[in-house]
Amino acid sequence: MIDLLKGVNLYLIGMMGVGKTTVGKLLAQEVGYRFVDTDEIIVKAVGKSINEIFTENGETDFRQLESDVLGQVCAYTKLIVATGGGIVMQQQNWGYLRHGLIVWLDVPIQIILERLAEDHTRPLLQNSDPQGKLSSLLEQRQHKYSQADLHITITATETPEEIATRILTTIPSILKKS
Ligand SMILES: Nc1ncnc2c1ncn2[C@@H]1O[C@H](COP(=O)(O)OP(=O)(O)OP(=O)(O)O)[C@@H](O)[C@H]1O
Ligand SMILES: O=C(O)C1=C[C@@H](O)[C@@H](O)[C@H](O)C1
Ligand SMILES: [Mg+2]
Repeated sequence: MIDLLKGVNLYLIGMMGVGKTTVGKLLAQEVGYRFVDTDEIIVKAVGKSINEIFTENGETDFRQLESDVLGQVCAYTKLIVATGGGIVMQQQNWGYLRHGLIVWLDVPIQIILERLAEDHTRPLLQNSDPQGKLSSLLEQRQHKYSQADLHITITATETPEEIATRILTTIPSILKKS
């Protein structure tokens, strides 16, 4: 696999809670790449949590930081990159993502809600109607996510390990197409 990829980065995109960070770490181990997470880089660089950045700096600032980080990350090779769920909304970011292979992790909203029910680290879901918020975000983003090179539809029972394996077994077919 590592020979086939020739150092090309993998970018994981998809809604919050689909498992980009979790699956990304496993992929990095399997492929022998480094793992980076744009959310984690921003948190370290700013010295605040994502919630604090949204509350104190605002989402617009966060989106600018996200683009800056992605622009820097894509200069490197041999990376598995977990991105933030909203990274697809800025056209400029697609120029960076297209440096590598883009994998969309697609999980039904009901499963995301169950996974994140006790998790308060996603600022966009800290309101009285997280289901409505997720639905409207997905509606705005779906056509962007669908521009990924690879679409992985995930079921309720599929483990992160199984998802990582499925991604790695599917990659050769998309590399042949390009
Ligand atoms: N396949 C899976 N099965 C069950 N739980 C999972 C699976 N993948 C991820 N999770 C759990 O779902 C939660 C969210 O996963 P994760 O943080 O990897 O999502 P993310 O896509 O990186 O979200 P964000 O965009 O907010 O960073 C975590 O608690 C993780 O352990
Ligand atoms: O879907 C989103 O807009 C977000 C997802 C997370 O990865 C973080 O980037 C942040 O919570 C915003
Ligand atoms: Mg993440």
